[in-house]
Amino acid sequence: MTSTPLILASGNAGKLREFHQLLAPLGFDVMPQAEYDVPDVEETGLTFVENALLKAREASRVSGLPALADDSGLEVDALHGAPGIYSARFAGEPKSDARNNARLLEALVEVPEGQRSGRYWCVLVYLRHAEDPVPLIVQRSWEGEILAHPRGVGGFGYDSLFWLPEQAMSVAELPAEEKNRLSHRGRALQALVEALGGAHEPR
Ligand SMILES: O=c1nc[nH]c2c1ncn2[C@H]1C[C@H](O)[C@@H](COP(=O)(O)OP(=O)(O)OP(=O)(O)O)O1
Ligand SMILES: [Mg+2]
Repeated sequence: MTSTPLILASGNAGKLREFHQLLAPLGFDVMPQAEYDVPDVEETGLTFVENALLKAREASRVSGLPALADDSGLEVDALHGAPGIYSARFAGEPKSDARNNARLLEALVEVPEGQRSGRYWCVLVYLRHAEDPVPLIVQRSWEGEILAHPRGVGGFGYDSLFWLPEQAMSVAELPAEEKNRLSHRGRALQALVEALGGAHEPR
């Protein structure tokens, strides 16, 4: 069986690792957009969906291949939904997980345990080609609480501050396979692959 190559429209090493772990066993021939010199697009949308569409469209346009983009972020209730679509740039440019985490802790310093609920969102967009008028779109969330101090060294982004009450661990303490099974991204991708059903041929 020859699988259609698929461009992953992301420059985030943590996401790319998770996509690879999830898609390689399913026989997808996945390539990071850097292999096609796809530039990072400006994420000018006001929603995860819009930003994911911008990223997928650019990657597909430059590579001439089907593309999958992920726009994701953290929504914190005590911060009225911030950092949301601005999660990657929460502490300004250049993007830095360490500075984003420091800014999050700072913003929540007065917020007591029990009022630190939030969730990760992941929106996936799959385009068969750059002008695909029927993008396949899936969104999933993952509930948790924001810790007052980091725990664990796995994952990426805000994972060392994201507490899972049911697992009694931070995401950064969770084994990678467990994160992929439970996460916003892992579950969105499972749904997307089901929706694809192998029938999405490029045209
Ligand atoms: O599982 C996750 N574990 C921890 N943090 C996460 C996760 N999922 C998203 N996040 C955070 C990281 C980043 O601060 C933002 C995504 O921003 P987002 O624009 O989608 O990604 P990005 O700019 O890092 O790479 P790219 O746009 O090239 O895919 O949300
Ligand atoms: Mg981004």
